[in-house]
Amino acid sequence: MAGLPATESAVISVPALAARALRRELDLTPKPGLVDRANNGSHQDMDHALFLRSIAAITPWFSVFEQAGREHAHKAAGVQLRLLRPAGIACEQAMFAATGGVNTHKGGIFSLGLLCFAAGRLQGQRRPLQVETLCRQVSEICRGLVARELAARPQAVTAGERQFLEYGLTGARGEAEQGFATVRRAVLPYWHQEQGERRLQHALLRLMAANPDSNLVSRGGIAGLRYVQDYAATLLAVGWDNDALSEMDRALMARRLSPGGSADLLAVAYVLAQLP
Ligand SMILES: CC(C)(COP(=O)(O)OP(=O)(O)OC[C@H]1O[C@@H](n2cnc3c(N)ncnc32)[C@H](O[C@H]2O[C@H](COP(=O)(O)OP(=O)(O)OP(=O)(O)O)[C@@H](O)[C@H]2O)[C@@H]1O)[C@@H](O)C(=O)NCCC(=O)NCCS
Ligand SMILES: Nc1ncnc2[nH]cnc12
Repeated sequence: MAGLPATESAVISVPALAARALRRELDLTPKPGLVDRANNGSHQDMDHALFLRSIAAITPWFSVFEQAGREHAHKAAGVQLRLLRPAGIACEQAMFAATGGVNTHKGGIFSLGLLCFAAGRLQGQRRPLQVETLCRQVSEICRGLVARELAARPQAVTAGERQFLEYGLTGARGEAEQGFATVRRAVLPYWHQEQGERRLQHALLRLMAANPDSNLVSRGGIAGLRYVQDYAATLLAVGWDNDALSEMDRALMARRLSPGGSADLLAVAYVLAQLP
């Protein structure tokens, strides 16, 4: 912080920011197609209380990921994901235990977990914590991930794997391997255009307009993805308010469309926006 001696400057905790980001994303209302304080969006198996339990189960793991990044900071970037994955899978299991097997934050764990791990790696290397250095770190840790896990896999198991085979979409893996390029290009430059809740709603609209969200494709095909992208782009062009967002919420619920991937990237954007 400006003016404070280095020893007293606020130490930014990415794990704390990640936990706060999940809660801010959940509570943002109205939020088209997604669980919020008003309704469950396009979900039959999720509600606000379930997401709170999921966040409580996941939060302790963010510090574990950061600590792992510090511990392995001097090993090559290419081995980091193998070192991180067991903890990531254990965190997913904690989420499933808390939600009775419902997938609330699998993508959020992956994306925010990588940010926490990368922050620990920067600490271990005594390098500054900045948007640029952190996202480059994530990209280096995930280098080759799409080729190894999507292009090299003949049969598909998950939504993300199916969509790569069908449409070449790379989902959460591709976004991480590109150092959260969608967030850095489509959201962060516009972060301060709005204030308060509108800031996060604006960011979510920009993400829905730009992000090839694998959730939308798995629920509504490419047509479903295009519908949401075009709808969000139109609101950004003509202007929007809470009534317009509530109308979009009804439209997505009627089509069972849920931009869960964009919800995760909104949490990523919130974390990155707090960094220099
Ligand atoms: C690498 C993994 C993410 C592999 O998972 P998968 O093969 O499934 O990959 P994706 O489909 O690409 O992504 C999985 C989740 O990531 C979110 N997501 C989707 N698109 C994007 C995108 N373009 N950028 C970033 N993130 C994206 C999304 O997660 C959210 O939605 C889920 C809730 O929605 P819902 O529709 O309800 O989901 P389902 O229950 O599946 O459908 P229904 O049955 O309800 O219809 C929720 O997960 C949100 O977070 C995608 O779902 C990763 O899983 C992996 O390998 N994990 C192992 C652990 C690990 O490696 N950790 C390392 C760091 S700790
Ligand atoms: N608020 C939300 N509703 C539905 N899916 C989500 N994935 C992440 N956040 C979500």
